Amino acid sequence: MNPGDMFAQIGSIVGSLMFVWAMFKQFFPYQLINQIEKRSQRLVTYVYPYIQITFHEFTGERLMRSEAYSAIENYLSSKASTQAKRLKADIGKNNQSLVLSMDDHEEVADEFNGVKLWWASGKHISKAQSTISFHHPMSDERRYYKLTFHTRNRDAIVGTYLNYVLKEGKAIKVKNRQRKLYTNSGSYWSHVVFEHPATFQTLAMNPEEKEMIIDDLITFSKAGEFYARIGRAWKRGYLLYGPPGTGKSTMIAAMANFLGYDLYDLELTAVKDNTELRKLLIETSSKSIIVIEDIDCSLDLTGQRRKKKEKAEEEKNPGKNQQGMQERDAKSSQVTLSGLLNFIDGLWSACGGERLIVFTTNYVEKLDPALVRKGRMDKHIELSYCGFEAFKLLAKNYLNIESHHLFGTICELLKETKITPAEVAEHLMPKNASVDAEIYLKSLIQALELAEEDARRSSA
Ligand SMILES: Nc1ncnc2c1ncn2[C@@H]1O[C@H](COP(=O)(O)OP(=O)(O)OP(=O)(O)O)[C@@H](O)[C@H]1O
Ligand SMILES: [Mg+2]
Repeated sequence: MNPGDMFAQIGSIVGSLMFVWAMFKQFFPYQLINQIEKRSQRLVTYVYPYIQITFHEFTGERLMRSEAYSAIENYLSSKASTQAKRLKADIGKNNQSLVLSMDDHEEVADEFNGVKLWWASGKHISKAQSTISFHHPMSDERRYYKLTFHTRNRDAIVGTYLNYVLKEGKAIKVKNRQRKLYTNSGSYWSHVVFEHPATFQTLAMNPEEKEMIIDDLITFSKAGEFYARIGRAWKRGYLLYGPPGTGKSTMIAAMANFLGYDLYDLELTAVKDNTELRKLLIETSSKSIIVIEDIDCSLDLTGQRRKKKEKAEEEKNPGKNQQGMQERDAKSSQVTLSGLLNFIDGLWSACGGERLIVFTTNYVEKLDPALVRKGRMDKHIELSYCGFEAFKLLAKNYLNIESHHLFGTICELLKETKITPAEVAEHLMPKNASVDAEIYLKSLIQALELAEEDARRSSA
C-alpha cells in the first residue's frame, strides 16, 4: 500500500471515530465523558512528552495588549529574521528602521544552555462578528505565541529561560523606541522627538578621556544589580565644565545616543519652588538623562552661605538688612542646589531605574565645593580648548582627511593658542561645493595666528 492510500484510510478511520465519539457524548452521562477525556489526555502526555505554553496577545480585558507577548515579539525578531521563511515587516517605533517579526503560523527554534525549544506563532479567528470588527476587520484575530519544550526541561525553562526572554525583549524594545527630549515650562514637561546626530565618534576631545567616559557609562548602565545590592539609587552625576563652545551640550547628546536614554532638559529658572521641582523629578522616567545647563546661572549657588552671613549681620544690626533680604527672596527662585541634590538622593532611591544627572557650567570655580564634591557628582569632566588630537578628528569628520602637510603648522599653533572646537569646526565647515581642504586649513591657520597675536599683545 502506498503512503497516500494509507493516510486516506487512517483519515477515514479517524473521521468515523470522531463521529462515533460525538454520538457517544450525546447518550452517555457527563461524568463518564469527563473521565474518558481525562484519561485520554494522560495517554497523550505519555506519548507526547512536550510541554506547551501559550502567550496571548491580548489578555484579560480584551484591549489590553500583553506585555509578555510584545517582549516575546521583540525577542524573537532577530531569530525570525534568520530562520523564518515568512516574515512581517513594520516600521519601528523610532520611525527609522524596519522591524521584522515572524508571520502567522511560522516556527523558529531557540537554544538555551544546551536545551532546544521551539516558538510558533499562530492566530485564532473568532467567528462572532462584533460591531468593532465591522470597522476594524482585523480586530477579531487573536494572535499568540506557543512555546514547546521537553518535559524534562521544565524547571530550566519555566524558571530561568522565560525570565531571560522577557528581560531581553524589554531591552530590545527600549533600544528601538523613539527617544524624546523633554523640556519643562513651569512644572510641566513637554516633549519633542530627540534626533540629535551627535555621537562619541564625532566628539572631538582627548581620545583617552573619551574612552574613560564611555567605559564609565557602560559600567553604570550594567550595574543595576550592584546598586540594588548595596541599597543605593541607580544614578550617577556628571559635572561637565569648560568654556563655551567646547562641546558640553554635544557630549550630553552623544551620551543619550550612546545609552539610548531620553533627555530631560530641566530649566530651573522656570521652577518656582522645591515642591514644583519634586513634581518634575518624580515624573522623569527610568533610563533618562536629566540635564541642568549652566547651573551657575540658574541657581543661587552661594545662597545658603550668603544667607548665613546676612543672618549674622542681622543679629549684629537688627532691622537694617531685613528689607533687602525679603526682596531678594521674593525675586529669586526658591530652588537651591543642595535641595535639588537631596531630592535626587531621596526620591530616586524610591523610584528605581537608571538615571544620569548632568550639570554643565562655564565657571567651575564659582561652584560651592561642598555641593560638587565627589559622591554628589560622581564624575567631573573638563571639556577644554581644542588640542591636536581633537583637531585631527574634526578634520577627518569635516574634510575627510587624515593627514595634510599643513597639520604640522596647526599642531604647533594649537599648543600656544586657546581656540574652542566650535571655532575650529566653524573654519572647517565646507562653504561651497569645492572641497579643497587646503583653503579651509589655511583659514584656520590665519585665525590661530591672529588669536596668538592677540594673546601676546594682551599679556604684554
Ligand atoms: N568637542 C567637540 N567636538 C565636536 N564638535 C564640537 C565640539 N565642541 C563644539 N563643537 C561644535 O560646536 C557647536 C557648539 O558646541 P556645544 O553647544 O556643545 O558647546 P557647549 O560647550 O555646550 O557651549 P556652551 O557652554 O555655550 O553651552 C556644536 O554644534 C558642535 O558642532
Ligand atoms: Mg551648551
